Amino acid sequence: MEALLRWAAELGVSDSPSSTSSSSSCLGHSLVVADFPDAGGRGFAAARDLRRGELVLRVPRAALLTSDRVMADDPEIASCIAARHPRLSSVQVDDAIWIAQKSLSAIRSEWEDATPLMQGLKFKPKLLIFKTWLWAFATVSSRTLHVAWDDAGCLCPVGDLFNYAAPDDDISSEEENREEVTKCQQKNEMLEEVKFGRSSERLSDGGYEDSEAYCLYARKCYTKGEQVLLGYGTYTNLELLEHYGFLLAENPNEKTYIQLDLDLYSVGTWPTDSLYIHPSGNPSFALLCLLRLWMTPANHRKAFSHQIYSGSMLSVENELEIMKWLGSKCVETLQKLPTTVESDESLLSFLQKLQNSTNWRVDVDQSSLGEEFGVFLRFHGLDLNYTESHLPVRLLRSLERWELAVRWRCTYKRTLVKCIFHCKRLIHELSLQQNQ
Ligand SMILES: C[S@@+](CC[C@H](N)C(=O)[O-])C[C@H]1O[C@@H](n2cnc3c(N)ncnc32)[C@H](O)[C@@H]1O
Repeated sequence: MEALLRWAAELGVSDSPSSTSSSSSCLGHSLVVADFPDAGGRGFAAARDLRRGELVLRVPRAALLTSDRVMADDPEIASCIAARHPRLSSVQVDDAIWIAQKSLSAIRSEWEDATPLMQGLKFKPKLLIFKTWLWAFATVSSRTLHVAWDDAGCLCPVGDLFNYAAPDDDISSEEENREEVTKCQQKNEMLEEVKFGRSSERLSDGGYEDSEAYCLYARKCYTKGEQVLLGYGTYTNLELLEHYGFLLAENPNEKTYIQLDLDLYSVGTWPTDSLYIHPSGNPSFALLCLLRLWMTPANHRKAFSHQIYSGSMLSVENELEIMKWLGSKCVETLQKLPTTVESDESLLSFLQKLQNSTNWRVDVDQSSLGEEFGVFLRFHGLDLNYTESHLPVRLLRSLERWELAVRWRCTYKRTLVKCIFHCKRLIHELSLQQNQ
C-alpha cells in the first residue's frame, strides 16, 4: 500500500485541494486508509472532520488506466486489439439463478474470445487460465469508474479504495443526524466558504472534470475517523452481488420482483422493471397503477385512465381487489420456493458459525444441517470424514459466497412477507371504510 500511495503521489494524486501532499503519500490531509471489517473491509477514514461537498480526492488523467492509455503506451497491444477487439456483453435482470448462470457463461465466452488476443500478446500460461480471467474480470467490474470518452470506463488508482454506501442512505442518515451535521458545518463554515465556495452545495460523489482529473467529493459531513463512503450508483442487491460481490442489509434501492400474469403486461405501458415491491413491502407506484387498471373492467379503463396514471385510488372495491390479489400472489410465490424464511435464517446462522469455527466437526454435529453440509463438502471433493479441525481456505471462501446467496434469498422472502402484511393491513382498513 505504501508503494502504491508513493507512486500515486508522484503522478499528482492528492487528497488535498492545494496539492501540497508529501511525495511519500498522496493521503493524510482528508483521508487515511483504514479497515472496516463490517462495511467493506479496507477503505478510507476521514483524516479530519469533512464537510459535505468538499473535494476529498483528485486523480489526474495521467494516473487513470483507460483502454486508450494502454494502447498509447504499448503499440503491440494496440495492434492486437485493433485486429481482434473483443467486446464485453451486457446482462438483463430477470431472476437470480438465471443472472448468475448467464453472468458466468458470458464471462466464459468473453474469456474464450479474448484468449487468442492474450496468446498473441504472449501472456504467461498462468495468466491465460479461466481462474485468472475471473479474477481480472471481477477486479475490473468492481473498480471501474465512468469516463465520457471511453465506454470501458477507467481504473482509478487510490480512487478505487472507497467502499460503497447506497446514495439514498447518505441523504436519509444525514437528515436523521441533522443536528450533528449542523454542528460540523458551523465549525467549518468560515473556512469552507472561502475555500470551496459553491462546491459545498454539490450532491454527487464525483466524476471526471474539466481540470483533467477524476475528482471525488464528500457527499455528507464526516467526523474524523468515520468511514468515507462513495455511492457508485443506485443498485439493487442482486446488481451489487453481480458487480461487486456484496449486498446491503438495508438497501433503499432494492427491488423485489414477482412473476405477474402475462395479461397484466398488456394492459399498461409501464416498463417491466418498474413493477416491483419496495423493501418496506409496499408495491411500487407503477405496479399499484397497473393493478388498479387491470382490476378495472376493460370497457371502463379509458374513462379512468387519467385518475389511474396520476396515482389516485379508484374506489374502495378496486383497492380491496388489488390488495387481495397481491397478498395471495406473494403467499403463492413464497409457497413455491424450496425454502422458508425460518430455514434460511437457521442456515445463515450455521454458515456464520462455521466461518468462525475452531472445530467445524463439532458445529456440524450440533446442527440439523449436516446433510446439506455433506453435499457442499462433496461438491468440493471432500466428505464428512475430513479430519482437519479447520476447513481449507477455498472452502471458507465458498462458504462466504453461499452465505451471500442465502442472505439474498432470505431478504427477498422477507420483503414478500412484509408485502403480505401491508396488504392485510390495507384490507382491514378498507373493509372498515366500506362498512361505515
Ligand atoms: C472499489 S472497491 C472498494 C475498496 C476495497 N474494499 C479494497 O479493499 O480495495 C469495491 C469492493 O469493496 C467491497 N465493498 C465496498 N463497499 C462495501 C460494502 N458497503 N459492504 C461490503 N463490501 C463492500 C466489495 O468487495 C467491492 O467489490
